[in-house]
Amino acid sequence: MSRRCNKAHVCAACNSSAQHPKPQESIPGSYGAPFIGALRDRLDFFWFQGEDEFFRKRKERYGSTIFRVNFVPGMPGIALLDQKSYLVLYDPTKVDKHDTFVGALLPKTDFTGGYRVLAYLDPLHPKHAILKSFIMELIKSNSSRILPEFATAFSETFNQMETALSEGREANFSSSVKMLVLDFLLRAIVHRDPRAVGAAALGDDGPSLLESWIAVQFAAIAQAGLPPILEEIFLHSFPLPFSLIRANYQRIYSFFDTYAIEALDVAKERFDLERDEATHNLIFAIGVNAWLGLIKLLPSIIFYVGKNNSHLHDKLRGEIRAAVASNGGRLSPKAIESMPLVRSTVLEVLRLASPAKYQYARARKDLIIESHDASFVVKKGELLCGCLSMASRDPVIFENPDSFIPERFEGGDGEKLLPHLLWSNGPEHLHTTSQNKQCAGKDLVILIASLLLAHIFIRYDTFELVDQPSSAARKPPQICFKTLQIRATDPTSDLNWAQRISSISSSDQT
Ligand code: HEM
Ligand SMILES: CCCCC[C@@H](/C=C/C=C\CCCCCCCC(=O)O)OO
Repeated sequence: MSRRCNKAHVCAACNSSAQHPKPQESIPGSYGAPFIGALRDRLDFFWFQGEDEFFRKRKERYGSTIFRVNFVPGMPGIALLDQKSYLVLYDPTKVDKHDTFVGALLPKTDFTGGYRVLAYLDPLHPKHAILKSFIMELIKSNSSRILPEFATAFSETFNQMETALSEGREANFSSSVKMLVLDFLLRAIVHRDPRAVGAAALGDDGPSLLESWIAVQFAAIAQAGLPPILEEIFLHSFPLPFSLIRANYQRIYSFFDTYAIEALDVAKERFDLERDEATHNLIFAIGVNAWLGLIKLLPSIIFYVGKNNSHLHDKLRGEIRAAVASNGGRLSPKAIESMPLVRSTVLEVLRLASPAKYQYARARKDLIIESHDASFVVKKGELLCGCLSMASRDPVIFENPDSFIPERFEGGDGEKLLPHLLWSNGPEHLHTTSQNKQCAGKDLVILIASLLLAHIFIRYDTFELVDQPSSAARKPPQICFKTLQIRATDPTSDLNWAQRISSISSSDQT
């Protein structure tokens, strides 16, 4: 339930039609002295304060959710931390998305075959609609493969997790998810298993090839977990050359060029895209847009559900197994649609832990932007920088904004909050089109995250996670399973799971 504002202004959140406040003289905050200011902010962001404190401290200091600050690696921008001002980023008449995928950072097109790929194009660019429609078509035309290919990749991964636990080894989902997601995406969309024997096979190297290509391409904003001085000098100070990973990218390229036959035929026949440009766009869409987002989201799903175990596990297990049982014992699309708590849990994790934490755009003309209690003039060309984790915790919109409430998006009150869920670069209740910049995989992401939870609670009664060591503050947290409790008995199935497991182990003795 969004709480009513009590300030005199026009507010998208509470729809009051009071008078717009007069624009204030200037936006608070500053960029500091040339070079020094940007270096200071970068060191605060990466080392002295960390991302969250970096923005919270400045919000308090300026008494405003809109202020000027240098964004990493060193670009002066206007931070937007509230749900009202954030919406300007989605208005193509007000903002220009050209080359703002990662703010003012613009990796050389060497990393993408000499092309500026879809994610960097403004919707007014002649190629945007064609390339977006191509990716959306690939997702749609492969919809029948999503459930079976995810089921296969899931069971391969969790067989490994169970084996690791039985042998007393670490069951690290944060690392095994990288192969799970890549296997799933390549089998479902490229129609080729990366490990299938062939001249251009990736074998087990897919995740590391992608990681090296991404880390060098986005080094300026990456947090590799190196000692601060090394990270600052070698990663954040100057762009790393494509030549460092040319060979790796060539292997990725030849895999797609050799095996993505149907996908590239669609590019040519349906969208008249030249093969080379289609291939580089397909690699970026699968490798950065899809894979990088999902390998961050899926461990977050496990983390939030895992740390809130028993009661939530019982409710999820009950909902999932009832939905499967009432759909002939199959995890069908219809079964997925009758799991409201699963969907709400996924949306709540996307609110609290969206993998894409910043959305950028430039003012297309002089603008007035408004927060819940102030308005400011922005000059044409200025960089607007949405801080999604702050806007997703806007206390004007969300009750207990910092709390994980899996039921938050359930029922009528939950539906009312969908316009305020912004993880996909657009409000959740709107749809991706070839004319906007909303995520092409928006619906696919929610389906995949829902499938992860469904398969977990079909196969297991519950699970526990290894506690996070506080020391690893700077590196991304490693989500590891402590226990995976295999489903004990299943009165509805013709086979008692415990009997099945004991029969397998007794046959081992013979
Ligand atoms: C959890 C995973 C994901 C998250 C958090 C995510 C989020 C986003 C965001 C925030 C944008 C806009 C970036 C910008 O322009 O500022 C975006 C764009 C895009 N996403 Fe995703 N995404 C995810 C998964 C996927 C998947 C599975 C696909 C499927 C191929 C996909 C395809 C795309 C494409 C093609 C674009 C560019 C759209 C355009 O430029 O109009 N994403 N995504
Ligand atoms: C990082 C989450 C990726 C989500 C994919 C999504 C949109 C992404 C928008 C901007 C992120 C650009 C990539 C940053 C890489 C950071 C390097 C690292 O930290 O290793 O496109 O769908």
